[in-house]
Amino acid sequence: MDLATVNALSYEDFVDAFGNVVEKCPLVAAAVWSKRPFATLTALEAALGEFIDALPPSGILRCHPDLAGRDLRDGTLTRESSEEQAAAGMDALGSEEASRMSRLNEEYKARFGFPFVICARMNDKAAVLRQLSERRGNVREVEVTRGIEEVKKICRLRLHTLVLTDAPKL
Ligand SMILES: NC(=O)N[C@H]1NC(=O)NC1=O
Repeated sequence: MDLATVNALSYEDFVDAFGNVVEKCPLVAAAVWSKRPFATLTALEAALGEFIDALPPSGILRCHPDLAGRDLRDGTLTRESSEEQAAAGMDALGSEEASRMSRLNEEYKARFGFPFVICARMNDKAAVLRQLSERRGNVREVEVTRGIEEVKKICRLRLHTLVLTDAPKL
């Protein structure tokens, strides 16, 4: 849809359309609806980013499913997450990769109290495993910040699949 259509959406339709731009946090879309009209897609993105920053970061991070975790195995991922995880090859790990992933994910969660979050569409499985291994050594404050940066990347890519960009047609 284009931006004019976005700006004309009712509250319910807006939350239906954008309720999962931040994984399982429809509150973000709900809060941002009252900020319309958005002059540009960048303005919508900025409003979402501002509200993300106003929420407790560990709460947002905890809404994310593990990469290659139980939800993937049980088929209970959201559509968006399922597509993203498949794009990074998380649905096609070899058995050694899968057990390494699972061990590192558990270690990360035990250390920080929230899951490891990374924008899967911008990484392949080797990069995901490398980042997970590296980032688990960070201090919590750094990981909270990194995780939220990744949430914003995921949000941006989800948004761009829903809304046509502002770029003028040549
Ligand atoms: N844990 C985690 O990073 N989850 C996610 N990343 C992503 O791109 N989609 C997700 O659901």
